[in-house]
Amino acid sequence: MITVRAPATSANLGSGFDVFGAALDRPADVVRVEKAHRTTIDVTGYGAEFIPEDPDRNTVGAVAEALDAPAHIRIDKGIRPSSGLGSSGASAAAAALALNELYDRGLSRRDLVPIAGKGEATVSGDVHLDNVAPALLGGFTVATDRDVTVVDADIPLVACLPEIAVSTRDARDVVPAGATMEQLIYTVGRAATLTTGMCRDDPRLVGKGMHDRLVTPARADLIAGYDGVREAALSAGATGVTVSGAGPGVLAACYPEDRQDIAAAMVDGFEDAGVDARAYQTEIGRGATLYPDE
Ligand SMILES: Nc1ncnc2c1ncn2[C@@H]1O[C@H](COP(=O)(O)OP(=O)(O)O)[C@@H](O)[C@H]1O
Ligand SMILES: N[C@@H](CCOP(=O)(O)O)C(=O)O
Repeated sequence: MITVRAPATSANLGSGFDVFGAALDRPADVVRVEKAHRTTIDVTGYGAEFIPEDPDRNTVGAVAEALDAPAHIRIDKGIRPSSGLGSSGASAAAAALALNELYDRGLSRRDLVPIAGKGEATVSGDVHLDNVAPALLGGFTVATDRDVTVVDADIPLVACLPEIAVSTRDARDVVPAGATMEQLIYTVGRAATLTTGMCRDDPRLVGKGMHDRLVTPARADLIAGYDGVREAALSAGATGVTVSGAGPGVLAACYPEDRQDIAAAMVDGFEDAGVDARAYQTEIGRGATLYPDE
């Protein structure tokens, strides 16, 4: 049996829609695989009741098919589905790494990114690699149509998850179809600022670069209490706040000494809007971990 732990990820980081992603130190999914004649899936853990075990509808099914690697796949969810924390992508990334090892396919982690992306596409409607790339490779990732660049950044983060669900497929429908030149210039400036901050391990620049006037405002409307939570996090010291992935998770960048206060302020902010929430005090972390022959 092969076991893989794949981390939660936060995609977009405001200014990098469908391109930027970051591996979070926690939470994570754990996937175990054993060879079988046909693929079967068992799901347990956080939000398991909302996740199909049919291989055609679970992100790991498409991965097993792409690798021609039928298996009994057990998924222990540490990442709630429809969270904006890359829950569906984490399972797909973990399955890709585990099945590659189980069947000795010899593919690199980079080779596995588009294969895990096929799993993501089954639930979100189209391929976006900004969750599976950091889940496999770790760090801050820039995923383009050509390749993936990785920066092993050291940035403290808070990911706050409210008890509401937003499906990535639905949240992609509210993304504006086009942008003005002014919006384009603004976004490029912020994205470059964020990337510079990641390369310098500078939470101030990362936070500044998380601001976005295009995709995030449309999605914020789907998250009850978002504006209050954002203000509360900034008042508690966050250097930047944005929607995590497609939401409803909210991501804050910060200095380490402010992380605890920001986490409490974000949970209180959701509570003020009548929404229960939990906050993960985390940081940019490593990619999926393989535990062979357990
Ligand atoms: N292995 C899986 N883990 C999580 N969600 C899955 C999985 N397989 C299929 N899904 C479905 O994908 C959807 C959640 O994915 P998505 O909307 O992209 O949110 P998230 O941000 O949590 O990845 C839910 O409808 C869920 O049932
Ligand atoms: N770029 C995608 C990322 C979706 O992330 P998720 O964690 O919500 O699945 C998008 O913004 O649609």
